[in-house]
Amino acid sequence: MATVKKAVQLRVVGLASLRAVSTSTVGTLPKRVKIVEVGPRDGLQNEKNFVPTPVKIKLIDMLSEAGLPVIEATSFVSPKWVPQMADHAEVLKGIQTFPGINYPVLIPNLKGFQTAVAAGAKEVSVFGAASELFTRKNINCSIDESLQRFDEVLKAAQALSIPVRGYVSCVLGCPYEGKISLAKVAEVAKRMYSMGCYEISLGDTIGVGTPGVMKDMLSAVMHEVPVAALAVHCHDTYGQALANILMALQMGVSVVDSSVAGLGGCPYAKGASGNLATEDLVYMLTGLGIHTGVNLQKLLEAGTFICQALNRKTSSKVAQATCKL
Ligand SMILES: CC(C)(COP(=O)([O-])OP(=O)([O-])OC[C@H]1O[C@@H](n2cnc3c(N)ncnc32)[C@H](O)[C@@H]1OP(=O)([O-])[O-])[C@@H](O)C(=O)NCCC(=O)NCCSC(=O)C[C@@](C)(O)CC(=O)[O-]
Repeated sequence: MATVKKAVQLRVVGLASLRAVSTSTVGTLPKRVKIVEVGPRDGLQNEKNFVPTPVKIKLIDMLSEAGLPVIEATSFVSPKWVPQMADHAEVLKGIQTFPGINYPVLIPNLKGFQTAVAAGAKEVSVFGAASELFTRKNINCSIDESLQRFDEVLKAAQALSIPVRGYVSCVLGCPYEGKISLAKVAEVAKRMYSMGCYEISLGDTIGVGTPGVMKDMLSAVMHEVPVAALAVHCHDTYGQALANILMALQMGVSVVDSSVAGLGGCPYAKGASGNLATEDLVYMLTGLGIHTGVNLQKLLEAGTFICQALNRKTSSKVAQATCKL
């Protein structure tokens, strides 16, 4: 084990020396990017076989060791709808919490909020969408009803000084409605921001977007929500995630969601692959001279751990490349 670890370490160091750090041709970029690691939730929620709770806990602890500043730990949704997340309270109670790292959890309504807080959650995320049909399939209500539920959550959270993040799914396309109007994306984002979500994560849930569409969508949303409060959440179904993220960075976005080993997909977006692999994101950002605070070596080890536990190949190109070198 130690020899394998050392060999991978050497490969990563080798790669670092090959990497040219240059930002001269890609325009203005943020100096720092906050990575929101969603693997333990978005990555695992779609797994058919139940992932043992100790595996989930160890994955989160390894991601903390790797220096990820935000790790979405689990979700407090109905176990009938997403059985994989039924051990949410055990996961939250079992993880080591590192100073300076936030461990938000996903919640759909006040019931989820109350259960999450009782289990020790210090931050939550509500999740809406710019598509009526997706909202119906995902959380069984209309967009308006979902926003009313979130408003209740925000009021309860504000009373307890608990920060709330907001997701807007289907910003570049919907598995049920196809094209989504940019005005609708901007409207939902604005309403969630106005009710008190401190950050709005814009989700390309099925990974269909390309950089030009990302640019148009962000331009529309940035009229309503300050760019400092925006994040992007790009699934990599069509291999466009890195290009879309680069576009978002050039437009001033400095918060990016990603999933270790590229795990995941939404149970209500059939066929969608996982988020961009965090390893690949860290590699690109480091190459651009952008600070993330993440230790790529330790991140690769977390990716190897979860892929072995799931008996699955990593979707991270960086992890694949470092294994071949
Ligand atoms: C929202 C509901 C609950 C509505 O589900 P419903 O069936 O309409 O709810 P209900 O209010 O009629 O309640 C039905 C039962 O669920 C219970 N219930 C009610 N709320 C909760 C709760 N919070 N936790 C646990 N249990 C709950 C409630 O107590 C009741 O229990 P029963 O009386 O039948 O025993 C359901 O649709 C649900 O849980 N959906 C979750 C779907 C989900 O997790 N999707 C994946 C995450 S979204 C995503 O991945 C996209 C994202 C965020 O990553 C961004 C992107 O990629 O774009």
